[in-house]
Amino acid sequence: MSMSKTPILCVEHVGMRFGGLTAIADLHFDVREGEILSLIGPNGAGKTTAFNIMTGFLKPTQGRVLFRGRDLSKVKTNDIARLGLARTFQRTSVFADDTVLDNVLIGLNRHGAPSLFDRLLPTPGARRAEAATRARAEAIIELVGLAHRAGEKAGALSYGEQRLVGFALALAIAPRMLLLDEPVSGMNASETQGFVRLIRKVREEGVTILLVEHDMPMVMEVSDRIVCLNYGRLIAEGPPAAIRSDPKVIEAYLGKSAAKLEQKEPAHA
Ligand SMILES: Nc1ncnc2c1ncn2[C@@H]1O[C@H](COP(=O)(O)OP(=O)(O)OP(=O)(O)O)[C@@H](O)[C@H]1O
Repeated sequence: MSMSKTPILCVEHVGMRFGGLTAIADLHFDVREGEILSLIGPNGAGKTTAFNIMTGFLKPTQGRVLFRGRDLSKVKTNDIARLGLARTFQRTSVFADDTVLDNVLIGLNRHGAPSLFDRLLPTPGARRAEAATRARAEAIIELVGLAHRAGEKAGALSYGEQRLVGFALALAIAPRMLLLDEPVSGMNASETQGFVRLIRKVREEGVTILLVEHDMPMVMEVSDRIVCLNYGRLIAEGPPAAIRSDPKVIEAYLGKSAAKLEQKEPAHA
């Protein structure tokens, strides 16, 4: 696989304090265009805080995050999606009473919404645009593997399937980069396997992926690179093999989930 060295997102000496507590200190690394990078670390290491800063949701108290050269703390929330940065949520964020198809249509229409005029007086052009939007929604649903569920209310789906709808909503903005918050938590083994294949497919389309995830076998399998945090600091950065055997990483996880980290068998084919 050819991966560019060009950074798409640069975390530049980021620090985050909450009152007297330092949640993140001098965090500095790049995410390269087209890679799958995972952020790991024991509970309380600062992953969620870092994730929220990298999505522009939180403004750091030190340093900055550049996405495609733009300082995220200076970009309005709505414009962040327009720049091509999408995120998913740990808790599902689907519209339970709408069908899977309608959920994705809502997602598509939120960005590049038809004008009021188009909706009141649909011209042939507007009708064609609507058909194209529908075709895109169907393609996204197909991609995430929910074509057979497209007509069902999202609330009737299993938890794992609802998370796929959330993923489809993130894809609807045609992102250049996706940040995934514990994407496989609550998924069963076969759903997790399916999800690994899915994010690889999305990456093949050129989308850069960053995930925060606790499922170590999944992280080790899917990541090109891993950044490990402990007590808000970066303690190791590198490919899975190097991270797995890094003494600092092993020590950080000791007494927490060292067993999980050392689990050797590839859980996902
Ligand atoms: N809004 C906040 N106000 C005060 N302290 C916070 C806030 N958010 C996070 N913290 C603290 O910052 C530290 C890092 O928390 P964070 O949630 O980022 O870690 P994490 O690695 O995501 O943990 P977990 O794996 O348990 O989700 C913790 O000590 C936490 O209590």
